[in-house]
Amino acid sequence: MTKNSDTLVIKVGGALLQCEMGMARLMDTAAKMIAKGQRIILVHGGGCLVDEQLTANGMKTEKLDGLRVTPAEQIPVIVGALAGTSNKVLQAAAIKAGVTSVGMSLADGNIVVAKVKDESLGFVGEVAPKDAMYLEFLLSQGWLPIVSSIAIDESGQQLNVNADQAATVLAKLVDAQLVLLSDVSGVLDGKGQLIQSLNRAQVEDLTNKGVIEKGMKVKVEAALDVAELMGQTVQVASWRSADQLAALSNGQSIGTQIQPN
Ligand SMILES: Nc1ncnc2c1ncn2[C@@H]1O[C@H](COP(=O)(O)OP(=O)(O)O)[C@@H](O)[C@H]1O
Ligand SMILES: CC(=O)N[C@@H](CCC(=O)OP(=O)(O)O)C(=O)O
Repeated sequence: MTKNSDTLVIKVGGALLQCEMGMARLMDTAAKMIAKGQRIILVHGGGCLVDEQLTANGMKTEKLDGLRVTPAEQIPVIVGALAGTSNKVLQAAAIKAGVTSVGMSLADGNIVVAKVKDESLGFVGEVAPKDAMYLEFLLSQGWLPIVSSIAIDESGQQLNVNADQAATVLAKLVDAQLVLLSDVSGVLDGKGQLIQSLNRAQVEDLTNKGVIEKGMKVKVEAALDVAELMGQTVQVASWRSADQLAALSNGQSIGTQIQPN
């Protein structure tokens, strides 16, 4: 069941930011959809850029179950890479495609409430929907909000949020359809073949077998959370294929369908 919503949250993984052609295609697709009246929120990661910047600053990268352990001294580098460089690289691609965008983070306009997720991960954030007014305003103007996954908690602490989880929260906030675009065609089976459709029981089986792991495990769990809570299919697909982006703009299902049951 694909949700018949006039709002679409598209999340793109960080590898897109290193592919000019991919960004240009995505923004052209977004421009066409917005011209037809589709409201779009773009949420982005930037994990590979963070890795590069940490290395350049002589810092180590450590991940636990797909989430980056975020010690205090890494926060300025991570915030700079995600809310700074990644966000502006995407805005530049939007402007080039003639799309009016607003570059922002989870800390803007009271959209979410944030807290530390788990002390053992350091300054990793967990967010929940708060107030949709700011995003609704941007969407009502026909603008494209481009949102990085940096949040700030009530004590003023900057937090690093996984971008798939950020996207799920914004989809819940504005009651939107959710599409998670990565550098793979969808969820792949043990032989590297695309899986058309998955529900929770199938995901658990593949996770236990080690077929779904790391970033994909976080992504699929985030997708299941929205699918089950909102009773809608969430798509996990690729930004690499122009076909998929064209299908997306025609409202077709692409990649792997994560099912509510
Ligand atoms: N079963 C699977 N199918 C596809 N990708 C998988 C699978 N298990 C693990 N992965 C890994 O997950 C990655 C996608 O997650 P992630 O790196 O977090 O992407 P993004 O940055 O696009 O959010 C793939 O590039 C792949 O290396
Ligand atoms: C807590 C956590 O893991 N944060 C992520 C945020 C960026 C992200 O999610 O980027 P991708 O979508 O490109 O993977 C990180 O630091 O890499």
